[in-house]
Amino acid sequence: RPFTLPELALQHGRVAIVTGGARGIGYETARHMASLGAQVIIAGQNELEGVSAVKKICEENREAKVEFEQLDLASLQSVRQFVQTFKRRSLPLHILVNNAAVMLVPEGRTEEGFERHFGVNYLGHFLLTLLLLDTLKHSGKRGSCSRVVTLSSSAHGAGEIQLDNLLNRQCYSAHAAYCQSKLALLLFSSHLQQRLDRGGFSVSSCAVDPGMVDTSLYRHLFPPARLAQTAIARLLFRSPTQGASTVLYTALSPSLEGEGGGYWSNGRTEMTSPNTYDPQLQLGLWDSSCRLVGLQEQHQP
Ligand SMILES: NC(=O)c1ccc[n+]([C@@H]2O[C@H](COP(=O)([O-])OP(=O)(O)OC[C@H]3O[C@@H](n4cnc5c(N)ncnc54)[C@H](O)[C@@H]3O)[C@@H](O)[C@H]2O)c1
Repeated sequence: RPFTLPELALQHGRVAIVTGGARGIGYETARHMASLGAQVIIAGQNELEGVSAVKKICEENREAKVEFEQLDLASLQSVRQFVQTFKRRSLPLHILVNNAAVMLVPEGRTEEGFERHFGVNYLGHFLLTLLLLDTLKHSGKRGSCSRVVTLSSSAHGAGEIQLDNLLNRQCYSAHAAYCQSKLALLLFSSHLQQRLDRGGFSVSSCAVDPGMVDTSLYRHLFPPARLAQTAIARLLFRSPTQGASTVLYTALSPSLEGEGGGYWSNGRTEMTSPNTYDPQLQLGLWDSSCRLVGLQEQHQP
């Protein structure tokens, strides 16, 4: 039975960024946050889709404070540009939802030459979060932490990360690449929380599995599987609104104050695959990621 989101308090004065908030789970997350009065920035690579999402939300709620800002996670340059534009506005940042993703896309590279799942789903969000971390730290307070919510998936369980072979370019498997990116996000989310704890910062980080949700994420399935998925999804998958409920809960619920580090699914914490708890793997991935995106020490908590 899908988790039912409890009624949440109004969010006036709070600022949220939702990557990939123009459709699917991200859209429902952005829409709900805006309905509670938060100022929401939908960050995405598709301007047409983003502007139309903003229009739809504003038609539904004239008071909504929602806008679109260009962010292509397949380009680290675009991530840096997005952060620069955001910081020029001197806004606080209370909630960052690392939601955007691609799944099962044909073999391809991001602007800097990374495999697309790894680059878009993981490395882009890694850089985005670390560049926004100082703003998140300044915006959080004791008893009201800023929150980073990162969308992972049960697919992380089939993921593998070999630190000495992170950018493996042989034998491309779209499935393995997606699972690897979702595992990387989980390792990142958990290690980030440990660093935030050590530094005593008022920011928390958790990961969410939204469950099987009927969205266009599945559009790259090969045609027969796509046909079957479409039929099954209507019966068994969650709606995007249901998919967004745990994301909203972890981002906004006061009952989770100070409870960072978990992996949330259907409104409660769950265990993850054994390798996600490996401190060496977490640290190794963190250090390698810093090198890959060219981050210096000062950006690390
Ligand atoms: N749908 C599911 O069954 C399911 C299951 C587990 C986890 N998830 C996770 O939930 C999250 C949301 O997925 P969804 O189902 O809503 O998918 P979706 O395809 O509907 O939405 C994905 C969003 O990511 C954006 N995006 C893609 N490439 C981008 C890029 N280069 N730069 C910026 N934005 C980009 C898209 O524009 C879109 O807005 C993803 O992280 C996904 O892995 C979904």
